[in-house]
Amino acid sequence: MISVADLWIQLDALVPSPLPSERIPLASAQGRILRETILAPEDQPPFDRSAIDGYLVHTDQPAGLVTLEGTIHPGAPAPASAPSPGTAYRILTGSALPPEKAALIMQEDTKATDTGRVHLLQSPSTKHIRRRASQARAGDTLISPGQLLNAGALALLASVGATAPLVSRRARVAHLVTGGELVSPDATPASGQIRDSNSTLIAALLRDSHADLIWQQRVSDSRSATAEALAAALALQPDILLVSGGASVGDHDHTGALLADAGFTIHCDKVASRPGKPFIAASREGCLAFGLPGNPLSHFVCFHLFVRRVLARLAGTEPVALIRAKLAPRSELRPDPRETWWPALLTHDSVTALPWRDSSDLTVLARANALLRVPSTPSASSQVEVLCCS
Ligand SMILES: Nc1nc2c(c(=O)[nH]1)N[C@H]1C(S)=C(S)[C@@H](COP(=O)(O)OP(=O)(O)OC[C@H]3O[C@@H](n4cnc5c(N)ncnc54)[C@H](O)[C@@H]3O)O[C@H]1N2
Ligand code: MOO
Repeated sequence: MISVADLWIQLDALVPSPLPSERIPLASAQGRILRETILAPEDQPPFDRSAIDGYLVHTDQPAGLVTLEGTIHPGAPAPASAPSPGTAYRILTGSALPPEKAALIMQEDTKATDTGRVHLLQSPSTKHIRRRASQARAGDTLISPGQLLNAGALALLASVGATAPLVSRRARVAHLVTGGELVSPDATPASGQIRDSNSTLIAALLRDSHADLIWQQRVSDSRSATAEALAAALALQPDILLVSGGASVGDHDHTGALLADAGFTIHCDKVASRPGKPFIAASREGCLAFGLPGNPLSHFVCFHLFVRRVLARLAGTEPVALIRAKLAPRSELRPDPRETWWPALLTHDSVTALPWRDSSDLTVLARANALLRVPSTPSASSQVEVLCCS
């Protein structure tokens, strides 16, 4: 049985390059991965400007009385030169300043007189000038390819007029849910039936994973119905096909055989992970397929360990890295011959292993925000590896 770490290497090799890129409006680009270098089109800031409300004077101007010559409003062109000594302009935060010999004084350090003159109570200085190019020079790199477009990055793009960034296309994912025992969440299960929770789980997980769910269907366990639904999903040419349930060796477990019939190469059908052992990874031209074990906790683990990793690479970004955290006291971890990915709660200073019964136990998932890696051989260290989850 392949180890989790070895399967990561195999999966990485299956995604040698990201999906094609596309230009989209800035307003739709949140959460996308940038695929171009954004250069500063001009100096940032593009002109010297005031960081304060107060007065603009000549650098030779000492404290004392000056005559007010007018106001420079934000948005108005910069005056060609600084006022002559003995005179001043009223300026406001953001006002453009002359390129040379400008000095500023804060309003609080002055006193206006009735005669249109201003008393400067201190010496003016240049410390409140935001200098042209102090943040970046024209041509400097502002954002590099691979960057997630979060709110701050979007604002930076807006500030330089990059209103149609080149980003990775989102992966198109089809999800087939198998199981004769499953009914819709809004139905009342008859004896022996259960509600389908994996459809909701996968739809929610995909939203945060650079992917669009383009098709989702539930079918009974019959081989012909599953084959038919699989063909319908593949006809849409998804980048990723997910099949829930039917990954094990039971009489109704058809995922591996049907994927092979559809021309997929099966790369693995079991991985040494608890939960999540019966995990199928397969590929054919332009499509990767994953058979996820039906148990909801196994689903969650396999998605975070493997599917999310592939989706990150398809988007042109690095998979979420494991972090090291301090294990909270009283966390009782049961090692297993398979490496365990234990549902956990990560806080600012430690990680707590949450109690869970077995891989069908959904109660723990509402609280978990991480998976804690428990090696098959017990470790005495209080430092553990953790994968943050969405
Ligand atoms: N002989 C063996 N039997 C099993 C093995 C094994 O190695 N040898 N592995 C076990 C492990 S571990 C797991 S995990 C399961 C995985 O089985 P399948 O992928 O074939 O999944 P199913 O049998 O279809 O379902 C398992 C379990 O999950 C429930 N389920 C399925 N789909 C959903 C859904 N959409 N929403 C909520 N719950 C779902 C289903 O009712 C079953 O209880 O195989 C073991 N067996
Ligand atoms: O994946 Mo199974 O998850 O060990 O119950």
